[in-house]
Amino acid sequence: MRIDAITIFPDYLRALDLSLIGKAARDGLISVHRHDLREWAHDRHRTVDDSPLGGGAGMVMKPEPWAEAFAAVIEQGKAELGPQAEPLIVFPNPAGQVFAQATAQEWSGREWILFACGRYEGIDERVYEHLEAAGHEIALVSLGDYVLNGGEVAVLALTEAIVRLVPGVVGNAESLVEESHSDGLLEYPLYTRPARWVDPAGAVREAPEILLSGDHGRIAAWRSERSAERTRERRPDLWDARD
Ligand SMILES: Nc1ccccc1-c1cnco1
Repeated sequence: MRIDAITIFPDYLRALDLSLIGKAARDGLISVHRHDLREWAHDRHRTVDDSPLGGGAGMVMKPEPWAEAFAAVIEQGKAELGPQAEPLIVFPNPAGQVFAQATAQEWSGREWILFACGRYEGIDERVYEHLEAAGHEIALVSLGDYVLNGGEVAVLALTEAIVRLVPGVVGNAESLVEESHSDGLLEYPLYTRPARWVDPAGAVREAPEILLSGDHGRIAAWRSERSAERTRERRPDLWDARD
C-alpha cells in the first residue's frame, strides 16, 4: 500500500515513521510519502488560505495550491504504481461519514490512499468538485462529533487503524480477531499475572477464577458473555445494530 499525505504541517506526520507503521514501511509492506502543500503556493509568502467569500470568521484554504498538489502527487504515485493506478482520496472532515472499523477493514485492501489534510475553516468546495469532475474517488471521514484544528491528527489515527489490518503488519493476526469492534462488539475484560493483586490501597483483587481453570471452552463462553454484557451496557447502539 502506498500512502500519500498532503499537509501544511508535514512534520506533524513524522509519527508515521515510528512503531508499527514505521516498521511496516521498513518491511516494505507500505510506503509513506508526506507532501508540504506550500510547495504548490508560488507567491512570496507561499499563501494557502484567504478570507471566506461572503464574509465570516476564519480563513479558507485556496483551491489553486490544492489542485496543483493533487496533480503532482497523483503523477508521482502513478510513476511508482503504474498509469492505471488510482488513489482513494481521503479528506478528514468533521462533516464526513464517521469512520468505523468496517471502513478500516475495507480500505486496508486498497493499493493507494491519498490523505488531504485541511486546516483553518476548511478547503474551498471547488477542490472537491474539481477532483470528482476528474473522476477521482474521494471520501470525507470524521473521527467523531468533535472539532480538531486540522486533519493531521485524524490522518495518524486513520493510518494506524487501516495499516494494522494490512496482512503481515501485525505479527500475530490472531490478535486482530478478538478486539473491540472487530466483531461489532466491545472486547471482554482482560487480566494478566498476578492472579491475586493487593492494590496500593490494600484491597485484594483476584482475577476471575475461570481464567485459571484451563477449561478453554468455558473461558471462551465466559468471555463472550462479558463482551455482550459490556456492549449492552456501554454501547447499546452497537448492541442494537449487531447482525
Ligand atoms: N475538526 C476537523 C478539522 C479538520 C479536519 C478534520 C476534522 C475532524 C475529523 N474528525 C473530527 O473532526
